[in-house]
Amino acid sequence: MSFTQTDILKALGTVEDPDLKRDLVSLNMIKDLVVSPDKVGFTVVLTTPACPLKEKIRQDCEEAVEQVVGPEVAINILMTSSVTTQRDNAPLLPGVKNIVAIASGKGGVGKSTVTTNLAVALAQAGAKVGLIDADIYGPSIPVMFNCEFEQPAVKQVNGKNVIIPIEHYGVKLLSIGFLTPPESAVVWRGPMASAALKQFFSDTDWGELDYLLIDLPPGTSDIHLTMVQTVPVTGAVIVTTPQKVALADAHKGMAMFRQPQINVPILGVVENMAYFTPEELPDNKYYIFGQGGGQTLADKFEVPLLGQVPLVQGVRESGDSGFPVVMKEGVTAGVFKDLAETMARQIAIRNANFTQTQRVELKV
Ligand SMILES: Nc1ncnc2c1ncn2[C@@H]1O[C@H](COP(=O)(O)OP(=O)(O)OP(=O)(O)O)[C@@H](O)[C@H]1O
Repeated sequence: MSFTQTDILKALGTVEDPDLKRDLVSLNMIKDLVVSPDKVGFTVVLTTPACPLKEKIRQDCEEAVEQVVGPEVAINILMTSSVTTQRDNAPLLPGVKNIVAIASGKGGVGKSTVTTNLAVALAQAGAKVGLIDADIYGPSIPVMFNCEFEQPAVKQVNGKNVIIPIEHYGVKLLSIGFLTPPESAVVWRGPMASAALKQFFSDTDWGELDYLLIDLPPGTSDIHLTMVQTVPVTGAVIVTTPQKVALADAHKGMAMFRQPQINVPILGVVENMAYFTPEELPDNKYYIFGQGGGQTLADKFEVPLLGQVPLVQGVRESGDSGFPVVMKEGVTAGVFKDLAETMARQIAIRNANFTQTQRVELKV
């Protein structure tokens, strides 16, 4: 059977990215196509290393090509990834492909826990990840990453001081907590915290990143405004528990991101503490904070429910010991890995379908 590069591309043009609902050829995901009489080889460039559909896409490609070349010809497919972005030519942080705000309405719903485990899960999948802990009221990221007594280094670049983030578990980190001694109860005023956050964006050597996650303070604050005025944000993830009070506050937080003058796309809702599970009986689920609230909230804003994280003793213990639960074997680690994949997919969908978020201009 004879075939050409054009035949192979035509075959691959029938394979769809299930999320982006377009074929791999027009999405420019096929690279390095080599065709010889007994061999076909090419690379599929996925939109994220945390792609749960990797195996399905590979199989679909193989089947489509085999229909053209027959079973005797060897098909070599290399699966790689290049995270997509809408931040090309951004004046600030041009090396950062996606900036993702992690927000909640109410405090204590597990926003920092979710951010920590998402960041580590993305790094484990092979992504380049950064994390800014902007939670002035309780910067808990240094504890959760077991680096509360470390200080970021500063270097001089062209006569200017540049902060070097701390790196733990494959994640580059900066926290407002690094600026205050752990034991001292420093009360940060809004303007001080806003100035610190601006420095984290403008005077920090983040290098190349696929995802920069920002752990925001609960509710709506000056910090939120500083963020959207300083950098265009790719999207926001809202963390809530299923309790009525938490959902009501999450609703307000989501409405803020949707305000025309803010206009940050909401990537989805994470329902944390969705149900209690005793570690020794993982199939038993007790909906102690109520059931279905996260889904209802997501439906109301027509965004996906990205995942449900159980209330498990190990999550709290891992947070306190500075060894994120996603790094351990087990059901809960799997939940966070799935969550990271789902979020990465939503970012890819957002980048394929929407234009760049605009930085918010302050109107005076
Ligand atoms: N799924 C869970 N299972 C068990 N414990 C959890 C879970 N999620 C969070 N926790 C625990 O709940 C407490 C609050 O979590 P966390 O600090 O992440 O919340 P937060 O929303 O970031 O709080 P803040 O109001 O400080 O922003 C922590 O002790 C954490 O370990």
